[in-house]
Amino acid sequence: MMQIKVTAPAQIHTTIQLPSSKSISNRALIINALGNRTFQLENLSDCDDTQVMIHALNDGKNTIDIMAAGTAMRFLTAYLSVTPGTRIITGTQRMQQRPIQVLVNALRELGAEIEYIINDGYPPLRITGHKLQKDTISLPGNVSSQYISALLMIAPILSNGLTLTLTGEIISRPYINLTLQLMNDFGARAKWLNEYQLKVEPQPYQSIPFYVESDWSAASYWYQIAALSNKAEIILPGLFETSYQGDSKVAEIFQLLGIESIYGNKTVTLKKTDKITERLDYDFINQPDLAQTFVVTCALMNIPFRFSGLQSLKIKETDRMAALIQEMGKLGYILHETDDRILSWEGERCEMTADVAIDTYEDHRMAMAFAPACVVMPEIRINNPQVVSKSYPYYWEDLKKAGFIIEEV
Ligand SMILES: O=C(O)C1=C[C@@H](OP(=O)(O)O)[C@@H](O)[C@H](O)C1
Ligand SMILES: C=C(OP(=O)(O)O)C(=O)O
Repeated sequence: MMQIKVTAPAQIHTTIQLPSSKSISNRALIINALGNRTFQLENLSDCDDTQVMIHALNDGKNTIDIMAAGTAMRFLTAYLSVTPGTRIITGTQRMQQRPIQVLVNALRELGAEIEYIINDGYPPLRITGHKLQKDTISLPGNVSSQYISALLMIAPILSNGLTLTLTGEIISRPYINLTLQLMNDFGARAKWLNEYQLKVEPQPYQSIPFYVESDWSAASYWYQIAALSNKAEIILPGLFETSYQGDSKVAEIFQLLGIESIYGNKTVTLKKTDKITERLDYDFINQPDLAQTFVVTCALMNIPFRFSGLQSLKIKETDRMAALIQEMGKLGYILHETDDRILSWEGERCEMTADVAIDTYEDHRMAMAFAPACVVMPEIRINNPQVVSKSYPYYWEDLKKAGFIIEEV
């Protein structure tokens, strides 16, 4: 196992070129594959999750391994269901524990031919693609929005389009909106009919030049570094105030933690203010990927919190609720979990583990959210730091650029 020790500089003045959004990259790639494959996609992400998508779509292999990429697994399952040929789609051990039944059931109801190879409800899958006939479907919207995005993206090429009705509390809604936004940009006609129904017309995708913006979820770790530092000014090019990404909300929430976002010509500059909230209560139902960032930041800033809407964290790269409780415990913070969906901290402390090393559970966001802790500690050790490549391959290089010292131990 690899371990690194991370030490922070006294102050931070830096410009960081973030990775491109993997959510946008992976949508643009699927849409391109469903169109005539002539779109010019610029600035695609170089992260693992996008690389596996590019290989899946271009290599023509019968067995596709998407490793740990949830979006690739879900989007390709729908894509392969409408693409001639029989293929197996698989992923890491963890991917084989991340549920896909809601999507498979919906696709089967539309007429798709999909078999479970090992366990019912989970990858790997054997998929034989052909034309789908039905044009209306109802499915739960409270497990993963990626199932809904997957169905929406294939809908323009179905002969009668598709009307989707979502049941239960809809989670990660901004990601559904991101899908609609991209589909419409590429010439499709897709929209909400009301709070819980979506309609897509049978109208093919059109070719447009497309530039992928920087990743707002990745930006969250730089907001975190700025918030924990005594002195910091961080410039992030490639981010816009009006973004397609729901995680751009991070700017607003960090305002409560003393970080102001100043938007300039295709950049945002993070500056420190002294306006800091005494506690933070927030519902992360629409921004699940930001939860780890705020748990670590608030605790280390001594700001009690109650974060709700975290029910999807249990089925992500790891059970993120359990991982957060465990690793924050090592740092001396006692978190409480309620009803599988709330994490709270009211200031309760315990003794810090000697020689603490943070485990990352094959979860990029565990590594990226805990590393900034070294800003307020003498140092922090991170196990298996290479996990960051899932969404942000140059994370450690970027920290070095900002003056952090990273040593292999
Ligand atoms: O559609 C997407 O690009 C994503 C949707 C979210 O997943 P869920 O809908 O499963 O919450 C998010 O956590 C993931 O990182 C990316
Ligand atoms: C949950 C994530 O990704 P995915 O579900 O696409 O694997 C993530 O990047 O935090």
